[in-house]
Amino acid sequence: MQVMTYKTKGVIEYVNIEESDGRYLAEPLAADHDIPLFDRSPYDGFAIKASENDVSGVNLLIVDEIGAGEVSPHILQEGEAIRIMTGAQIPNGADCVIMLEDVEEITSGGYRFIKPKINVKKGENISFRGEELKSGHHLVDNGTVVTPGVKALLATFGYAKVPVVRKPVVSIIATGTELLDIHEPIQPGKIRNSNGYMIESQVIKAGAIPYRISVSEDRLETILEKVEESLVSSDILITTGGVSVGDYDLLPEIYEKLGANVLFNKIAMRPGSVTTVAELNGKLLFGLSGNPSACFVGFELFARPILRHWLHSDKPFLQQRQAYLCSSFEKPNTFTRFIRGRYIYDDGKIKVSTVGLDKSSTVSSLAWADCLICLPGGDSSFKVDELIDTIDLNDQIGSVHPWTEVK
Ligand SMILES: Nc1nc2c(c(=O)[nH]1)N[C@H]1C(S)=C(S)[C@@H](COP(=O)(O)OP(=O)(O)OC[C@H]3O[C@@H](n4cnc5c(N)ncnc54)[C@H](O)[C@@H]3O)O[C@H]1N2
Ligand code: MOO
Ligand SMILES: [Mg+2]
Repeated sequence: MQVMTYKTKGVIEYVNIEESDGRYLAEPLAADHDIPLFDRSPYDGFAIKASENDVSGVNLLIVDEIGAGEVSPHILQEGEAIRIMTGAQIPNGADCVIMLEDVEEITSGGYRFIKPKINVKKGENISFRGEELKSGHHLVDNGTVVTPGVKALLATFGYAKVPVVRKPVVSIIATGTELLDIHEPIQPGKIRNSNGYMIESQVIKAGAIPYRISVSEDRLETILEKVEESLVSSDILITTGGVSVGDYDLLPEIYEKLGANVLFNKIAMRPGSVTTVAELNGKLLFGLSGNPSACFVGFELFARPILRHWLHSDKPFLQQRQAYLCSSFEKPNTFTRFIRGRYIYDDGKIKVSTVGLDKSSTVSSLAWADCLICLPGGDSSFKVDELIDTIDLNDQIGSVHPWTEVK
């Protein structure tokens, strides 16, 4: 994919573990010690030495007692027992644990004994050193997002400071004289700027930082000024609107004035046929459509993979999965279509149905969609129950395959 030629990887920074949630690891993690670190008891009970003969019914003298975190100095001999709690280190000499429920406790002659009700074998009821992980074991790759489970590993291996990727800062400029600020009342011929907030949300979901949503009227000098300022203060620039062929579509002229290298300004897909991507001094400028659905699709297909690569993901693309169509599409279109859809899990089958009005200008379908139904351009029609490719919009695992590889 042409845009991916300009991908860059973000640099490392260290954050306190408390602030690491949702961040992307800049280094792979490996175990620097065994887990468990010592043989320990998985139960509350008694550590004993297994005998050739049955221990069941034999009195064993209680010589010590230890809770988790304590270590017994005693070297346990046959005929003895040490009361032990879950998580405590198995005492020297002991080779198995019998659960509290499986013994009778007896006091006799001022001494305390246990009388096992069952037999236990050597090694029984012990969590052995390294049984879960050996020192040096690879845990997770760089580019892995810090989830509660990953955070538990970070804590286990003492990462008070976590090496994460510095998030890319993304400037967002919404262009359009018709755009109202969110606080403004509706006025004739005007609309509220929904794309700015939508892109902000997409940027956050992708793991990046939205720098600022600014709005500009369709005036060359105003947009140019904002674009130039954004190029200084951010890593990536996303604009919405003004990329088509109308009198007030000024982005093409802006790229020219900046001397930017336009990678493409048209793509055979719908929505989003006007999606434009340019590059200036290694920074990418995404010129997304003003039409909400087209803007959304342009971001997911082109901007998101760049952000994910920055965050060290080796699977920067959204995963595709096949699903059975719930409705037919008779009209062929020369462009590849990305229809907003929703998965339905039905009797072990993944089906997909369309949501909302299938137009570039729709905004409501975006709130209801959890996938994009991919209908390749060409002559073929698509029938109900046909297996087709979809792009999962909520995927966090990622894929190595861009949508262009959709069959
Ligand atoms: N003669 C032609 N006209 C158009 C073509 C074409 O090929 N020839 N392409 C059409 C296609 S396809 C699309 S998509 C749009 C793309 O338009 P722009 O990217 O230039 O965007 P605008 O003209 O600025 O706005 C389009 C539409 O979107 C609304 N909009 C704009 N910004 C926002 C925002 N921040 N939040 C919500 N909605 C926004 C705007 O009011 C317009 O209705 O061009 C077609 N025309
Ligand atoms: O550029 Mo568009 O194809 O209607 O979204
Ligand atoms: Mg336009």
